[in-house]
Amino acid sequence: METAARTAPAAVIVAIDGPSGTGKSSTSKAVAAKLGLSYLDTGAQYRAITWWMLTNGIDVTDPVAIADAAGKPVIVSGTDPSAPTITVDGIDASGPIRTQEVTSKVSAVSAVPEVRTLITELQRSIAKGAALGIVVEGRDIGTTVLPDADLKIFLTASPEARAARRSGELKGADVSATREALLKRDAADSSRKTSPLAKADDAVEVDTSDLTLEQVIECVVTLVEGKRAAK
Ligand SMILES: Nc1ncnc2c1ncn2[C@@H]1O[C@H](COP(=O)(O)OP(=O)(O)OP(=O)(O)O)[C@@H](O)[C@H]1O
Ligand SMILES: Nc1ccn([C@H]2C[C@H](O)[C@@H](COP(=O)(O)O)O2)c(=O)n1
Repeated sequence: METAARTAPAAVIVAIDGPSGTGKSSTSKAVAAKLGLSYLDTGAQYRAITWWMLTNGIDVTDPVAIADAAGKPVIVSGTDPSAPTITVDGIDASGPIRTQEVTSKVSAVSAVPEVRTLITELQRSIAKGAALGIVVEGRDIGTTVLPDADLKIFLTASPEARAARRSGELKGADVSATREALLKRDAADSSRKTSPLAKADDAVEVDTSDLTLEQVIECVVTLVEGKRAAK
């Protein structure tokens, strides 16, 4: 008796962009895990190069010094959504990249064109190597890094919702100070000349302000499954 040949689902590339605290990481990781896809946190890569600059005495207020040093660190991202990793020159950087110092400097470092060129190349090569597909989250994935992605999502949420989420994470940090810090980083990321934070024309916008994380995940899973079925 003949059995029907099982074909693996076609690889699907998903770009998830949006401002800070809109739920990109939580959503992307969960969607990738549910659908058996790889996962890439591109913000972690910009944080990693920023951390390397800070620990190696590079003046992060000087774009020329940043550009000169940009090619030196070796950044490696692990793309398992259940245990994403990031190393710099072989050192686990997952903790240090989340410090307040890195958070306050990452917009300046990531605005330097030479940094963006190198990190964008790295991101494209990781996406190309993902056999079953990948969920890539960041600020310019749909517009610049992967303009041919199968699905582009742009997550938004009110500054109040985002600040409340982040303050909860930071164990009771002042909500209004957190809100101001988020808005400052968004303004810097949106106004830089090279590849700013922006919604791609063909992205689906999802306002997560009044949705639970589970609702956002379900919404994106449904959209990805629709794209997969159509391939
Ligand atoms: N829809 C939601 N409802 C409530 N909380 C949420 C929702 N989505 C995400 N969160 C929570 O908000 C916080 C920020 O989420 P997350 O880190 O995924 O955002 P992000 O967009 O990746 O932020 P950043 O760009 O700064 O890394 C997390 O604590 C997460 O659990
Ligand atoms: N594709 C990307 C991803 C991130 N950045 C920069 C701008 C962010 O403020 C910073 C940290 O990102 P987060 O960890 O908060 O997601 O990295 C970027 O320029 N492009």
